[in-house]
Amino acid sequence: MSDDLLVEARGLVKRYPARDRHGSPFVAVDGIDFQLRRGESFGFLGPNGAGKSSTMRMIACVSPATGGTLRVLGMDPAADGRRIRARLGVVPQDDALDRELSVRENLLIYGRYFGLPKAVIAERSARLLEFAQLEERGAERVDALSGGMRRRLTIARSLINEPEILLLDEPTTGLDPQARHVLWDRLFRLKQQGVSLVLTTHYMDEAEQLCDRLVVMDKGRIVAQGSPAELIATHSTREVLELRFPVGEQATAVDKLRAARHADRMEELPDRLLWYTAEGDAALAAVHELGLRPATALVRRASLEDVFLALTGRTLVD
Ligand SMILES: Nc1ncnc2c1ncn2[C@@H]1O[C@H](COP(=O)(O)OP(=O)(O)OP(=O)(O)O)[C@@H](O)[C@H]1O
Repeated sequence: MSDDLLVEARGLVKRYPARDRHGSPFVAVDGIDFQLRRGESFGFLGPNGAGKSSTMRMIACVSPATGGTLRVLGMDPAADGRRIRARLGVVPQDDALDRELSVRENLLIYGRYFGLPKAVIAERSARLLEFAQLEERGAERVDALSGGMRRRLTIARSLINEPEILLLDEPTTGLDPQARHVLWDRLFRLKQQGVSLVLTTHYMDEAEQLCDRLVVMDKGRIVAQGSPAELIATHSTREVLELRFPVGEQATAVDKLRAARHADRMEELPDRLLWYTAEGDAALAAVHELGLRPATALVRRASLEDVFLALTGRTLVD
C-alpha cells in the first residue's frame, strides 16, 4: 500500500448477528471495494440503511469487519486499532459531547484521552475554538449551544489529536441551511489544510459540494463511483425538465409525451414527472406544443439525485 493510499477496502463485509434466535444474520455491507487517497475528500452517498455508517465504523476501528480486507493508514484495524485511532478524527452522527461541561472542558477531556500534555491541549484548544468560530463560547456549557455550534465543537474536538483522516458521519443532518453552509465552509478549510475527509451523507448537494470522489451506496453495495461530475455525465443527461401536473393529469400527460418523444428517458414520481434531456427548454416547448399545461415547469441541471434515481429507481429521500 503506497503512502498516498490512506484507506483501502476489498470485498469488505459487515454482517450483524440475528437479533433473536428466530431471525437471520443481516448483511449491512455486502462486499465493497474503495480507496481513499491522501488529501482527497471522499464520500459515501446513499439513503438510510444503505450501510454507510457501518462502513464508517469499520474504518474508525470501532466495529470489526466480518469479511474482506481493510487497511487504514497501512495498518489492519483488527490488529492495530489503537494506533490507527490515534491518527483519526471521528465525528459520529450523535455529537456525544458532555452537555454538562463547558465547551473548553470538552476539548480538554478529549485531549487527555489522547494523552496530550496540558500545554499542548491549551494551545490547540485556543486554535480549534477559533477555527470552530466558538472563541467567545469557551466557558459556556454545551447545552446552551445551538445545534450548529455543537456540530462545530464536535469537529473541533475530533481535531485535537491533529488527525490525518477525519471521518464525518452525516455531518449536517438536522441542521438548518445557514448552519449547514457555515459547516461546509469549515470543512473546505480543513481540506485546504490537507486533512483527508471521509464523510457519509444522504444529501446530494452536500456530496456535490464537498466530495472530490464518492461512492453511491444502496442496500450494502456500491452502485457507482467517481467524481460528482463524472457520475452525472455517465448516468444522466445534462438537463432535467421537472413537470408538476394538476392532480390526476400526470398519467395522461405521460402517455402523450411518450407517444411524441420515444428517445428520452422519463421518470414518473408520485408528485412530479422528470424528463431527462440535453435541452430542457426545447423539451418544455414540446410540452406546450402538445397542448399540455403543467402547473409548474422547471428546467434544471442534472444532480446526484438523478444519478441515484437512474441507478436504483428510487429517490434518495424516499
Ligand atoms: N448492530 C446492528 N445489528 C443489526 N443490524 C444493524 C446494526 N447496525 C445497523 N444495522 C442495520 O444495517 C443496515 C445498515 O445500517 P447503517 O447504519 O450502516 O446504514 P446507513 O446507510 O448509515 O443509514 P443511516 O443513515 O440510517 O445511518 C440497516 O438496515 C440497519 O438496521
